[in-house]
Amino acid sequence: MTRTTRLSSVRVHERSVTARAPGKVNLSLHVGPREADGYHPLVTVFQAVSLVEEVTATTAADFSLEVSGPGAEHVPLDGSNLALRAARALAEHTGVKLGARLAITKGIPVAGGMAGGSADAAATLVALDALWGTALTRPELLSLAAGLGADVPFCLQGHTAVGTGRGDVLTPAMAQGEFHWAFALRAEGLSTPEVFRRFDDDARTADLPEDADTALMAALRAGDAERLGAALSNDLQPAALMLAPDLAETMDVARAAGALGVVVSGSGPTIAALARSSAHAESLADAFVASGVCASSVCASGPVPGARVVQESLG
Ligand SMILES: C[C@@](CO)(OP(=O)(O)O)[C@H](O)COP(=O)(O)OP(=O)(O)OC[C@H]1O[C@@H](n2ccc(N)nc2=O)[C@H](O)[C@@H]1O
Ligand SMILES: Nc1ncnc2c1ncn2[C@@H]1O[C@H](COP(=O)(O)OP(=O)(O)O)[C@@H](O)[C@H]1O
Repeated sequence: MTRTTRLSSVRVHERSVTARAPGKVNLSLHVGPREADGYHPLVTVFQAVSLVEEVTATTAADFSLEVSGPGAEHVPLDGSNLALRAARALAEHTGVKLGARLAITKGIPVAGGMAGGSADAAATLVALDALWGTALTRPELLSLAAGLGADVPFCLQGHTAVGTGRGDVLTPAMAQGEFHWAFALRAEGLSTPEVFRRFDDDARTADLPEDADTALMAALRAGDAERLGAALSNDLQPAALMLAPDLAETMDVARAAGALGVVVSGSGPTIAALARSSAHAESLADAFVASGVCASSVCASGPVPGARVVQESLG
């Protein structure tokens, strides 16, 4: 889409770049004790799934933002928005003196433990890197991403990866095949810091493992959904269930409908149910809605690639 706008007497050719970035589910999430900086060390296995955010960046003198799609009304439009923070971080890092109009179309549940805001930041970084022609290296982009939030590097990278540190130090994981998921979405989100606080209140001091679970990694390598289902785990799940006790019933619905594994996604409250096939994922999604335990449900598959440009209209 190329539009020409008249600004005073100067004709300015608008150029746009659209990028997409995926949401994630944590296949396993081990959380260590809170550190002095307030963060918790993690050993997690991320899988990127086919629920995506789309960000279109258009040339402009200043920064502005619009958001559409499900849950858009819950997304802040001020400087705290992760897409705007990403844009400003890239401008500062590169010395670019340009702005951009950002339009986000949400496809990932807001405050759902699936990294929707982080995907917006990742998509914004790659869209503006292309629009402004700054051509950052992958390590530079990953380092900027890590400064924006723990989940942002994974949304850039996609596929399946082990995350350590704050979850921002990534090692690609070998995985075969396609996994099918049904997600139960809750009307009200959960705050990630609040879930970590509840985890602290309740934490039994188990040591953080050095590596990701052997059984889970073997299931991924084999493309074995049944074994993967049995290996799903999340240390934040008890805290999320304390803050949102209705989630226990949602998880029971998925188990009764034959899910291979059921887990709270990240800090919740989205419930991720692993299915045997895409048709089974549809029937799990139907079971969630029919039982009335959640606001809505959606199916997705993974792994999928990380943030990438999908359309360029360079006037
Ligand atoms: C829990 C996880 C699991 O992947 O995902 P979500 O459920 O949010 O999607 C992540 O660790 C969330 O990542 P993200 O949401 O990017 O976190 P940030 O913006 O960096 O931090 C938000 C807050 O979460 C807590 N936090 C986050 C990461 C971490 N390793 N330890 C923490 O204690 C801190 O209280 C921090 O202030
Ligand atoms: N672009 C964005 N999209 C969604 N939420 C955002 C965005 N920027 C900042 N936020 C804030 O981040 C919080 C967490 O949102 P989100 O990233 O969707 O969920 P989660 O951290 O649970 O994966 C939201 O409640 C909102 O206040």
